[in-house]
Amino acid sequence: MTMITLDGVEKYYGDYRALRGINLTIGEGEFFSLLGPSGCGKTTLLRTIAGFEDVTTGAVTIDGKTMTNVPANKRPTNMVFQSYAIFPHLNVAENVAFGLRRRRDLNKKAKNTLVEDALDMVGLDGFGDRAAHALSGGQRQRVALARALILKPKVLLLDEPLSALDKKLREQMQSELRRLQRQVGITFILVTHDQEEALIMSDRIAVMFEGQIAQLANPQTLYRRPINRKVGEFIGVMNTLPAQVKIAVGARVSVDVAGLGPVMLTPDQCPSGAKTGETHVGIRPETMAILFDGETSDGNIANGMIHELAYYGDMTYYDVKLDGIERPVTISMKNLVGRPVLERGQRTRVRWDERSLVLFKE
Ligand SMILES: Nc1ncnc2c1ncn2[C@@H]1O[C@H](COP(=O)(O)OP(=O)(O)OP(=O)(O)O)[C@@H](O)[C@H]1O
Repeated sequence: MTMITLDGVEKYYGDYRALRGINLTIGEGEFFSLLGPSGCGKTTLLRTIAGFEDVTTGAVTIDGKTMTNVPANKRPTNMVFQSYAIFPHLNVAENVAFGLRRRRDLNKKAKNTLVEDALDMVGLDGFGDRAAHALSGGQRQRVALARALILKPKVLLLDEPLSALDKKLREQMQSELRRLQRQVGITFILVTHDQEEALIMSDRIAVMFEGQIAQLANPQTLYRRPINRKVGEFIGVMNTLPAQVKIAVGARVSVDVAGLGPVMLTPDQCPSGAKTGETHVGIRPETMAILFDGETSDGNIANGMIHELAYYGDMTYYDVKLDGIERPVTISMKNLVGRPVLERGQRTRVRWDERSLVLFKE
């Protein structure tokens, strides 16, 4: 079931075209993320769904109803902001009850029950009497969530809700938000510039650049089969190698990859198609491996030299200069028991798998 449709949405601020022909459908109960660098238009897109911005042309439909001329407070959406926007002079329960201020049909007892249920849902049961200013950042964001959810919106809009939290707390809140979304079963739309956060939490992700959606896909497709170099390099670490497409006839795509050699690619490894000529392929750091002393492999092997390394405790990231190419590739290795950490300048063998390559258009 479709919950939201955006049809040819354009947004101008004066002469500046912030949204450029956005077409999009988001399903009922979907956890959907808008991901992109600063200034790409993701907040603007969220605000047009919320009704805080008018679209210049195009249409927004929510739950089957067109939203043209429907003000924000009449839409079946609610928004949680980056800044917690809770009232420091009210206690937790009063803050959450604020979400019910327009519900004149409810008596005090009914409201109290709803507040208790909402606090329970976000893991703050028993916190009702606590002064809001005496809460941690994570707890404040839970209060903001409870206040937004108490109205039972059809869609919850989240504008970088976790970006003010420190790393550990952010990771904890990411899994809690996901759990909460499954529990309430409504559509969540998250704006984030943090690609890892989007991958962890979302059913689908729209990657935006310059007011347009570059790719819309589930996390695995986005990571493994990015549509172009820009998307590939924005999501995680992507090595790009110069390549030459020799043959591109139907499902037969034969490519010569610098530093690796000739490969045959399948159509799903060419998400934007294939034509003969100069181009690039992408390969992720974890799909290659350093072969340590004595290790053998019946797969593909390339030779190279350790150019640089970064030791992370659990992992080591090696920059390896493969013979025949100038730019090093990054290879990530788990620091397993008994496995040495190599040094700069050491010669090494690298195992790689052609199934992990993705062909770019340029
Ligand atoms: N009210 C406004 N008036 C004029 N220009 C605006 C306005 N709001 C946003 N913009 C511009 O529109 C573009 C998109 O802004 P938007 O806030 O949607 O980006 P964003 O992807 O959410 O970025 P960030 O992650 O930094 O919040 C930016 O270039 C911004 O400067």
